Amino acid sequence: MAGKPKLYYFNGRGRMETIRWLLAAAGVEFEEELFETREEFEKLIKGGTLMYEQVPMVEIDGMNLVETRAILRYIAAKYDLYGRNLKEQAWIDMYVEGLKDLSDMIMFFPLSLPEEKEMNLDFILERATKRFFPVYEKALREHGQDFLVGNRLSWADIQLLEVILMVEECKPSVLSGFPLLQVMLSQQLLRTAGE
Ligand SMILES: N[C@@H](CCC(=O)N[C@@H](CS)C(=O)NCC(=O)O)C(=O)O
Repeated sequence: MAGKPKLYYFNGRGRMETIRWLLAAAGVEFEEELFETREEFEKLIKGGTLMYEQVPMVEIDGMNLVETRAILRYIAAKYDLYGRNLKEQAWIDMYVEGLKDLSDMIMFFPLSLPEEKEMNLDFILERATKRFFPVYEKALREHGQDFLVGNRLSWADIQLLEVILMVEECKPSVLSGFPLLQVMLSQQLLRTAGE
């Protein structure tokens, strides 16, 4: 039996967090090597396994996978979270890439200048509630199903769950105008807790 995937990253959420979520949703146990110092990271670079001298890197199936989106796509496809056909994959891609736009804003928010913090936070919340969340609320309403694509759990649902929780950390009541997203969130959290 193949060993557990091994994740290499700095000790933080950053770009690795979505990978952790996807593996967890797929029910895959993994190990992590978390760098506390730049020296630990540079040791990995010197070892020659990091294609672009950047992390995340995931050791899986005899490969040293780098580039967050490539890693996610591999895991989603391997664990049957990437649709049943090309069209479903295209929908999943559209949802996850939109969610990435939103999560990137949140990821880089802590780097805001102090005088720009409030304005940047307002911008994130405005984009979340006016541009992105309405898309997912509408998809759930039109499908009449619990999942964004193909009436079963996919990478898109997992990414949506993660990003909703990220936005709720900025403003806990952010889902107040999105009843179906609220239901989806509680169902997914119950599902996760039950595993
Ligand atoms: N396109 C890459 C970007 C990876 C990246 O920027 N990684 C940062 C950490 S989040 C890194 O390794 N920085 C160290 C460096 O460039 O020296 C991906 O999505 O994985």
